[in-house]
Amino acid sequence: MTDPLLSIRDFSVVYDVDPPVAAVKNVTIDIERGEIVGLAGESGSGKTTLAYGIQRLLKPPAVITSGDVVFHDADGEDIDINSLGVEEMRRFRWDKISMVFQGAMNALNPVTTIGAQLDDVFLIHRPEMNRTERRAAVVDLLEIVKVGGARIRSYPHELSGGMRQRVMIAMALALRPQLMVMDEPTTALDVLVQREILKQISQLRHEFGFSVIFITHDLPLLLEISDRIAIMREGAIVELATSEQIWSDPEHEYTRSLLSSFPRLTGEKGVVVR
Ligand SMILES: Nc1ncnc2c1ncn2[C@@H]1O[C@H](COP(=O)(O)OP(=O)(O)OP(=O)(O)O)[C@@H](O)[C@H]1O
Repeated sequence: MTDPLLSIRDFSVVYDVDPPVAAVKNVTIDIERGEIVGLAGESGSGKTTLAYGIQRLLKPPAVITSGDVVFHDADGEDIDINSLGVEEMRRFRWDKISMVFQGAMNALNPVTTIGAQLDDVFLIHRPEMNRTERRAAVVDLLEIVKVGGARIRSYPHELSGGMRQRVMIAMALALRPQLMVMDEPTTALDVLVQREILKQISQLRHEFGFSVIFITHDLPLLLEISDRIAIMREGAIVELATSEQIWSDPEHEYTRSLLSSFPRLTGEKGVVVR
């Protein structure tokens, strides 16, 4: 049985430059509630444009030339993302969808404690919470992402890269979104730290039930963490299947060549337990 959170239909984006670039071409995909969908494909295949486009985060010269994006809210309402105004969209993005960017850990303010930065999220978006409630929520978040509540007064430079990235994940989790879009969230980290963070993202989505769109060049890593993988080429999804299928029985010639470009994939699968 399917229970889609996000239905993307015939979605296309063109960069209106000379000559125009058709960056995303007629993409149709449902993101199920609670699943991790990986977007794979070589540089320039349209992964980022698709992930940003469905949240209407693209700026000119990008033009959405076709498509519908419908968000099936947990409260039962269907929201047509294209019909939202700028202000509605901003609120929607914080409440329902959150993003973890590549190198996000460097986006923390160096002169403010991580506790204060997390507190700000609640201060701005949950004005009904008092100081005590906010503090409890911040400690809770730091525990959830395994940074630990005791770090509430730490400054970003006092934390490792992996810890800072966990703080960014805590920030993305703060308002309990239903969808998290992660764009190369662990690329800058060493492999062991990456693994731990991925394992945790996978566990958290079971615990909180959010869906994840995960973008990376790293196909082996995507195979470990994703339930399904969409292989993109020149703006189109050429294959969409479970990780197991992509790994053991890829259908498309391009998927096969992508897999063969990762020597790591000749060994055993990794350790992330989905
Ligand atoms: N601002 C822009 N103006 C013109 N063309 C653009 C712009 N941004 C992206 N493109 C083009 O759109 C296509 C898709 O790019 P996109 O960044 O979405 O791919 P990607 O798969 O995310 O690549 P990467 O993995 O390198 O981020 C590419 O051909 C790129 O050159």
